[in-house]
Amino acid sequence: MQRYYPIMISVERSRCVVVGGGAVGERRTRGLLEAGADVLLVCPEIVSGRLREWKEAGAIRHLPKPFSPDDLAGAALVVAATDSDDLNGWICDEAKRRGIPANSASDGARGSFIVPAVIRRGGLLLTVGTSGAGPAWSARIASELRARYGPEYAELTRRLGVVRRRVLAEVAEAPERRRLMHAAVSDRAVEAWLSMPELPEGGDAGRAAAKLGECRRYERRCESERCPLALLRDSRPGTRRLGLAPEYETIGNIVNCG
Ligand SMILES: C[C@@]1(CC(=O)O)c2cc3[nH]c(cc4nc(cc5[nH]c(cc(n2)[C@H]1CCC(=O)O)[C@@](C)(CC(=O)O)[C@@H]5CCC(=O)O)C(CC(=O)O)=C4CCC(=O)O)c(CCC(=O)O)c3CC(=O)O
Ligand SMILES: NC(=O)C1=CN([C@@H]2O[C@H](COP(=O)(O)OP(=O)(O)OC[C@H]3O[C@@H](n4cnc5c(N)ncnc54)[C@H](O)[C@@H]3O)[C@@H](O)[C@H]2O)C=CC1
Repeated sequence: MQRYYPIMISVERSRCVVVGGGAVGERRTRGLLEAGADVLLVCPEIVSGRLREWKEAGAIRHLPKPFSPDDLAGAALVVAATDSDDLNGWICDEAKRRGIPANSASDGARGSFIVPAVIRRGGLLLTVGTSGAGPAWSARIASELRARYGPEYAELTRRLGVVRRRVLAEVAEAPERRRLMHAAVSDRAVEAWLSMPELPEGGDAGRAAAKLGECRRYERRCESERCPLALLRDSRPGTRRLGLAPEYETIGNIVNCG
């Protein structure tokens, strides 16, 4: 069995060529659109109704003709999803010769990458692959993950990103940041992030000036809405610092808020 190395590739605003307009071409196009790609569909006939809708809505562009290697100009990535195994293989060879990553829907090993089953929850991406052994097995395991990690994980992931940006900006020592971020994903903290109202974004630009105000906001939130991020009293009189509230984990010396 082929061995693979998983990566998450950015295709935002990049030209991605999908060859073949059937059910598989539709699935690949959907995934690419979700990642912000500029999709060029190449096929004499669009079979999928959804692909026709996307074309009519201007979400994708379509070249209504058989594939030719010229279609790869400027492509960041290509998917070969025609109903001909040989043609898909040739498309992959032509792409690889030009240094363009290629996927064959009919023979994974002919391309340079295969496509996993994906659960997208905002920034959280869960992906499942079997190295080609059994895509239906990937799909089944993905459906179990879909039930376990519901839509709320999108917002939760965004909030943890906000917390992490603040911690990166405001906590000087790496071991302390690491400890804090592990505490911030404990069961209890996760439950609290989910049940909280909006978490304010902390900016590092102008942070020094805004720090006092932001910290005051947190203090209010912590008291009334049980945000795990808390202002902790410092041993020095009149000083406070940002950390996780004691019931989550007390972390000292994180930031002085004056
Ligand atoms: C190698 C790979 C290459 C690639 O496409 O990148 C590949 C190849 C092939 N698939 C085939 C068939 C099916 N593929 C699916 C479904 C999915 N296939 C996907 C990926 C991959 N498929 C790559 C391996 C990834 C891995 O290891 O998991 C998923 C995960 C992602 C996606 O496509 O978006 C998506 C599930 C997404 C979801 O539901 O969440 C189903 C299920 C169904 O249709 O109900 C069937 C029918 C059942 C069956 O055959 O198992 C055939 C035979 C075609 C024929 O019979 O002619 C080939 C060719 C071959 O294996 O030779
Ligand atoms: N990877 C996967 O998950 C799966 C892969 N497959 C494989 O994917 C292939 C495609 O499946 P479907 O989407 O159902 O196919 P389909 O038969 O619905 O569509 C084929 C498309 O290829 C286009 N096409 C044919 N010759 C072309 C050419 N010379 N240039 C450009 N486009 C051309 C057709 O116009 C059509 O739009 C299947 O043959 C099968 O081998 C099938 C199921 C799942």
